[in-house]
Order: sequence, then C-alpha cells, then structure tokens
Amino acid sequence: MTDNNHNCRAVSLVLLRHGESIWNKDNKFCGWVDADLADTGHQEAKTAGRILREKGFTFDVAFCSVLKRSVKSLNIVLDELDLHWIPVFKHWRLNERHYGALQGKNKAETAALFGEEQVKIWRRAYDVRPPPLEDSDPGWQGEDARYKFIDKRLIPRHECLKDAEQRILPYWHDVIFPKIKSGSRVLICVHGTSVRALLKYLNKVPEEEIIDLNIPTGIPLVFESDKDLSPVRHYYLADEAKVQAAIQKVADQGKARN
Ligand SMILES: O=C(O)[C@@H](CO)OP(=O)(O)O
Repeated sequence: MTDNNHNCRAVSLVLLRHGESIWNKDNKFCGWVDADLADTGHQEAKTAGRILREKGFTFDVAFCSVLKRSVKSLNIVLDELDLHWIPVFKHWRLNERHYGALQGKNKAETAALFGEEQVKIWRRAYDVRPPPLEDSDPGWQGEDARYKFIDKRLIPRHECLKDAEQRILPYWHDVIFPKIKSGSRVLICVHGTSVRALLKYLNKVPEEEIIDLNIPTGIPLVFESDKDLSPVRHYYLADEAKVQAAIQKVADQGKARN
C-alpha cells in the first residue's frame, strides 16, 4: 500500500530496509556477512531520509542491527532528518537471517543449479532453513568481536524466517515496544528478513502468504496504529509503481537468469 494521505499523529513506527548493498548488487546471498552499502544504497538511504523529512516525520529513538549496511543506512537517514542526537540502539537480534552455507553464493547461479522453486523456498518459506555452515567453516560469526558477549549457542549456522522471528521478537517485546508504549516515535532500519518478521507479527500475516512477501531496499514502511497501538494501516512512502518495481527486483534475484 502506498501513501497519499498520511497522518503523522497516528504514526509511532517506521520500518526501513537498508539501502542496496554491494552483495545485493552482485546478487549474492549475504545474511550475517557484513557487506557494505553500494553507492546506489547510499543514494536510496538519502532519498528515504529526504522523503521522511519532506513528509514531516520525526523520531525519538532509532534501532538498527550490528551489520554496517543497516548502521550506515540509519546514519544517512538521521543525517537527512537532522536527528543525529536521538538515541540509537544497535542489536544483533535485529540482524538479517543467517543464510548458512548459501552465504557468498550467487542467487541466480544457485537457482540454475538447484532450481528456482528450491531457491524461492530457501529465500522465502517460513520454516525451511537453508543448508547450514559446517562446524569448521571459518565463515561462522562465533569468533567475531561484535558477538563476543553472546552465548555461542545463540550464534546461528543457518536460519529460516521462523528462526529469525524467534530471535527478533524478544527484542521487540523487551525493548522496542515499551518505547512505543511510552510515546516514542520509533524508526527501525534493518534487513529484508527482519522487516518480514516484524511485518508478519504486526499484521498477523499467515505463514502461507509470507512466501510472496518481498521487501524493497530503502523505501520507508509506515505503520499507523489505533489508540491501543494495534496497527491499523501500513504503507510505503513512495508511489505504487516505484514500490512494485522495487519489490519485483528483489523477487527476481532468485531467478536463474537475472
Ligand atoms: O542475501 C540476503 O541476506 C537477503 C537480503 O539481501 O537476500 P534475500 O532477499 O534473498 O533473502
């Protein structure tokens, strides 16, 4: 849904997927790999911030993951909004889903090898995990300094949406939602899967519908809620054609000929 007539007073939450990363551009499964923003991603984040500013949005607190494509996108948006001063919380629970042994592989090549249907299942099914990283795989993030204080058993070797939802929602309930409840306007700048998990929870999207839900990079997704803070409406801050083209671009990444 896109916005023609937004009402800022009812908005306490905006979700944003980071701008396009270098690995998005190269069409590689990324997951917990710390790929940087591409130049286009910088531009997308800047545009997202400008549109939020022009539409009169402002925030009291912001959240991102510990991956630089999320952190940098948020910084760019806050710069556009001149909101450098608001508290920013970075948390590993908001990371992209862990793509296991697919991380670093080209999506189109993987589709050519295993079939587009299998790749769609790995990318979008609710509870099918991609193949795991081997125990000995040096690509496992357990030794990464940013996860030093986390119980190693919590550092995934692969995740489906359901797994990601189960790590993200405790943070939503314990930290994010209480801020909304106490009146803060919240911006969450994270990843495709983190946005899918939150959208699924907030809008009670059935499992069988989630397979077709793709999140575009760099387009703010606004939630309006009623007085009980239940979401009543959500919409992207861009015109419908732009949103649909951006969604299709993400869906097409899993095609064998991309
Ligand atoms: O590679 C990834 O980590 C994600 C997001 O970029 O990709 P997909 O859209 O295939 O889930």
